[in-house]
Amino acid sequence: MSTTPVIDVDHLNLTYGDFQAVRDLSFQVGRGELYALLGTNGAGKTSTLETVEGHRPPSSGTVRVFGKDPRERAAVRPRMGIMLQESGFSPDLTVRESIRLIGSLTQRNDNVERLLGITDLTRKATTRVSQLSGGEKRRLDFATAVYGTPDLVFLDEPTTGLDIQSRDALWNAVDRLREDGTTIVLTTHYLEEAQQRADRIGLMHQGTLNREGTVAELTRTLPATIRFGLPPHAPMPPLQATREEDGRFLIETFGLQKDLHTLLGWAQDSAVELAELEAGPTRLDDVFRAIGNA
Ligand SMILES: Nc1ncnc2c1ncn2[C@@H]1O[C@H](COP(=O)(O)OP(=O)(O)OP(=O)(O)O)[C@@H](O)[C@H]1O
Repeated sequence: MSTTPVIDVDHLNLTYGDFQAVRDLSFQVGRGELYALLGTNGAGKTSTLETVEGHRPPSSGTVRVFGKDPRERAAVRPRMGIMLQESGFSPDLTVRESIRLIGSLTQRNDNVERLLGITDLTRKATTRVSQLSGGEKRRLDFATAVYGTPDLVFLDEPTTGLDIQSRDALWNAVDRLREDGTTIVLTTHYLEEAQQRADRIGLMHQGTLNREGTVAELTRTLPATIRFGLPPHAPMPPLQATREEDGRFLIETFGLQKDLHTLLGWAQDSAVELAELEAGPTRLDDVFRAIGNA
């Protein structure tokens, strides 16, 4: 396997007039990875991806895709599929015509009926784009992005507006692409999806990569939580509480299993019933909140 990253962003800076939207950003995405670029609103994700997709020149720094400048369209674009937030379909074309037309521009080969099938648009094949629902348009967007199984696919908020069946179908199709070795770059505000799907996550905030790593690496930086309530006049539990209010306790810990064991053993021995006990590892949401509040 080649060791050249599919995407290599090195000390990228992007400015709009006096405003620096992206500052000194570096990250790499390897072949076959699903990399989620997440961030707070206005963090610079779209600006960064527009540069990686070859639509915007860096103000300084370098961006390489398949080892090339992405503005070399002829070399890079045929290997890429892009699902944008705003689709640019012609409203008068039918679904089938749209896939065929956009597909023909990719210089890749595919079967239009296959794409209609995986996106559950077969019954809408002769419907004009102007008559599609929001979710159906998103699925059409996806069909055109994955036409011909590109080596690299950008999915920008791919599941916004999709019902649960359509979401599952989309992720199944993404899994098939990954089996073929396709590299995926995902942006989404659905953190749960990123947590489930991404091999690695880059968290952007105010133009820089605030944190990067696997979900386990990112969540390891924050404590897990145990929450419970105690009845009036119960003895105090044997753990240091981070917060206690009206008999409700919050314990933050980097040793979840050990502390939970201690707490449950104490409750059993003291015949104390823990009310509404909840214990869980740190979620990506917590990491996200921490960067927003920092
Ligand atoms: N054409 C432009 N001219 C001036 N400022 C811009 C322009 N495009 C984006 N910006 C600013 O650059 C910053 C980064 O914007 P960008 O769209 O890249 O963020 P984002 O991370 O994609 O945000 P969101 O999650 O809200 O979509 C924002 O502060 C935005 O207002």
